[in-house]
Amino acid sequence: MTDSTIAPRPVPHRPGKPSPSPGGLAAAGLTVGYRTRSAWGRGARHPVLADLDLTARAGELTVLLGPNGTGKSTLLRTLCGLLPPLAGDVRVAGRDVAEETPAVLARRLAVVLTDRVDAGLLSARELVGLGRHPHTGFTGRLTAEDHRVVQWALEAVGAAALAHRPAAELSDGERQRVLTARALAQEPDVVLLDEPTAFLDVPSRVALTVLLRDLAREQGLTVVVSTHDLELALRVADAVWLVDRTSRVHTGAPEDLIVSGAVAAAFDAEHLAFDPLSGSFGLRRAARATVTVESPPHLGPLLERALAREGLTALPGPAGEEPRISADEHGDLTLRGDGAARTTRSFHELTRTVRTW
Ligand SMILES: Nc1ncnc2c1ncn2[C@@H]1O[C@H](COP(=O)(O)OP(=O)(O)OP(=O)(O)O)[C@@H](O)[C@H]1O
Repeated sequence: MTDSTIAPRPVPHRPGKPSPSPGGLAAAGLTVGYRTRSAWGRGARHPVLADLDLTARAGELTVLLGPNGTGKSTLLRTLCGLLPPLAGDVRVAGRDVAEETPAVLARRLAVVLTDRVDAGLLSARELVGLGRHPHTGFTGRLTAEDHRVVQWALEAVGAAALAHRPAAELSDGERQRVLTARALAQEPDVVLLDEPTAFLDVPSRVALTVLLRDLAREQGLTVVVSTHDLELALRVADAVWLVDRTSRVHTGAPEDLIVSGAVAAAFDAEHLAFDPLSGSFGLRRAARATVTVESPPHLGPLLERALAREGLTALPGPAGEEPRISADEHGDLTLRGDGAARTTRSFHELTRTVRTW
């Protein structure tokens, strides 16, 4: 993926609501985790992440990254008030989340979790309309203005065509989009989303992540998203909270965490290595030999990748040096070595030949 593929696109104009109050979301001295039930009292504390001081700024997309089981969902649930903190507090625009009534909190903060939603017989539009409840009167009836906001939210996430579909029949990715629209329809100052791109195809992942960043920038929203889409997050996010395997949380711009080595330390594994220069992950595999390559520029990286899979390091080298693989403009790939030559017509044929050469 290159940065040219993730340039901003215009967010549909949002009717009505003035810019949200500034201030973002801040956690101070926050310890998140669980309590075991006890017949005698509140039970023992089981901290997952301790003593966190975190800020997500208004107008920025903050991405929460970390390996499985490091506490991302636990942190998000605590930030939105669903799970009580074991210590410390969470503030939205300077006000303690724990002290807000649910009705007031729902106007400030929207959340999309990974839990399955029982949509009953609602259409996608009606499901998004539920996001307007903090703004409707006690009858819950939607005004023309509410309908406009619902339509805006559906369009913003590219789900307008799904509006009349029964929500229960949507695919995982379609439902994820509609639930994101419901959160936007709430017109909050802060939006927290737990793995919103988990079920989406690649173009939709990019589109939703860029949309969230653009909404943050253009509408002054505070957006915090957890994801396993590392490379995309590192390209698009304004700020990163990175939970490492020792439960330390590193914060900064993606480049700050790449330079400090925190990204590599958190995710490098037996078969995976982070390349700070390209900002992407590659397979780690011990090279068993080197091979000289000669190719047009557009085929060079692909040739290198295909050979790396076979345990070969591709190096440019002087003419005549063997073993050698030459790619030509037509995509023919010729192997030379041990006095023999063989031309293959696809990467698949090349890699199969290399394996038995
Ligand atoms: N209800 C619960 N009660 C007790 N412990 C829990 C509960 N839910 C999660 N945990 C534990 O808290 C830790 C963090 O889990 P959490 O789901 O927050 O991680 P995560 O980073 O979101 O993981 P993943 O990337 O796999 O979604 C894990 O050890 C998990 O087993």
